[in-house]
Amino acid sequence: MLIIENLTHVYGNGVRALDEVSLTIPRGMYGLLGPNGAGKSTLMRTIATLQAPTSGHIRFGDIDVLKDPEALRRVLGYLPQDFGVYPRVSAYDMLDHMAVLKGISGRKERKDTVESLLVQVNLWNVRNKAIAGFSGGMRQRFGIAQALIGDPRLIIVDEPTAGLDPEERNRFLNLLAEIGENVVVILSTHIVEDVSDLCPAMAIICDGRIVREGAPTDLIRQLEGRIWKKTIDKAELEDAKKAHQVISTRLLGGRTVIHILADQDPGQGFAPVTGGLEDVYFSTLATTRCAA
Ligand SMILES: Nc1ncnc2c1ncn2[C@@H]1O[C@H](COP(=O)(O)OP(=O)(O)OP(=O)(O)O)[C@@H](O)[C@H]1O
Repeated sequence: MLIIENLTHVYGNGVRALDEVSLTIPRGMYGLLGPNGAGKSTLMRTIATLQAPTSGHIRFGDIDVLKDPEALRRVLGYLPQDFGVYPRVSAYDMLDHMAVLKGISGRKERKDTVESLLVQVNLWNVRNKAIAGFSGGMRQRFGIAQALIGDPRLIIVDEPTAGLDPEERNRFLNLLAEIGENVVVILSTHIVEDVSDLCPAMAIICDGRIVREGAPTDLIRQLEGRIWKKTIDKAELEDAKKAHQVISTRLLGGRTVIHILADQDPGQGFAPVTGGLEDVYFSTLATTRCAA
């Protein structure tokens, strides 16, 4: 279990990227959902011991993460938002090199580790090709392979599906779900479906604060009877926004479908809808101070 208490991070320029964040993250897949600039990467990098917070505490099992970052690194697998450079070396050689860095010094053990990871992430057939030539999805699967070296007990993946096509996204998420059964996996994302498809527990972060937390099914249930839908012309949108708490708008066949949050039937042609996690997310952003 990962326990985060009152974590605050203020950057040198005065931006308060994390503001008293407290979270208890159990084993399994945990979704951290938030718009751009919410503080997700700052939180992920802080947990991964890549930057020290201004204040707060993080514990993982019996490890005091901020006091003993080395201990955390030994059990951590981290897939950053952006690797930056993609080398011209082969996937096999790169993984082998990273396994050395992770301390797997025995030749036989390393060979077994690297080979089984390449099979697990479905890159065995391209193991001798340069990573520089990989597609986005292949790079992300390589990223997961390197994060899994040494059987980590805490895995952090930062916005892993951005830019993947639907097939690669599915393949990647299925892989994560398989891994996520026995360890703590934190999936940071601004894509609602990534969380609704996979995570039994989640939090929404905005402006550096946790603004909602729980199981997606419970959060959806809390909205029961409060989400209403209507199809309007685009020209009517401004008036609708003035009259109602519009939480989402979507174009459909040239018209605009709006969802609003209302405790009672708003009439005017609105129909009740069964909310989804997207409604939870957008209503949370709309009713807290943060702007998506
Ligand atoms: N090194 C930095 N120096 C100053 N401000 C920073 C730095 N890194 C991030 N920030 C600011 O901190 C806030 C949180 O950024 P962060 O990257 O953690 O958000 P995020 O939720 O990961 O966003 P995105 O989805 O766009 O990656 C933003 O206002 C950002 O501009």
